[in-house]
Amino acid sequence: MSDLELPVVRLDADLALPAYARPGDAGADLLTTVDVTLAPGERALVPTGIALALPEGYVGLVHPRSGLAARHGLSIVNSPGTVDAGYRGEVKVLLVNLDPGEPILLRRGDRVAQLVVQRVERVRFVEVDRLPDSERGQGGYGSTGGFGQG
Ligand SMILES: O=c1ccn([C@H]2C[C@H](O)[C@@H](COP(=O)(O)OP(=O)(O)OP(=O)(O)O)O2)c(=O)[nH]1
Ligand SMILES: [Mg+2]
Repeated sequence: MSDLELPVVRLDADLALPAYARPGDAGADLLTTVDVTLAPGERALVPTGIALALPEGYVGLVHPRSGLAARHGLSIVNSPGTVDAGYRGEVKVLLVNLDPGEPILLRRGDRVAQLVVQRVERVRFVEVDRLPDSERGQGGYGSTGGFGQG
């Protein structure tokens, strides 16, 4: 299967394009163009230096990187961030430091997040009086059980 070509403008000529670290990766790493220090609990909207033209019918999802999350508590407030196909502005990442005690220091060029490009369906919302029955019905939010119940 050949990769879909995705037009990208580099807003910061000195930094690399997003790239997949390994064959088969779903996420292409996104870089921060700025140095950032995040105190515990602090968030920052960080520029990545790229703008995209995703084809209609696709979405870009901005996901955290698990290594940085596990080691430092770096996450994304609105995870996963949604980059709409029609968006032509700079892709940004709303980073947050979830570590209770340690600041996180990010340097320009660090890979701070990853972009997953997916096909997405649009729907027509059709109002009805009654929904079709289902086995789950209105059960949710733990209706099937939680911890310690096997
Ligand atoms: O992590 C993100 C999330 C969003 N965006 C950009 C692309 C997206 O198309 C646009 C709007 O995002 P969203 O729809 O999540 O935000 P909103 O608060 O609903 O803003 P709007 O009213 O502009 O849709 O902001 C990013 O660059 N990174
Ligand atoms: Mg929106």
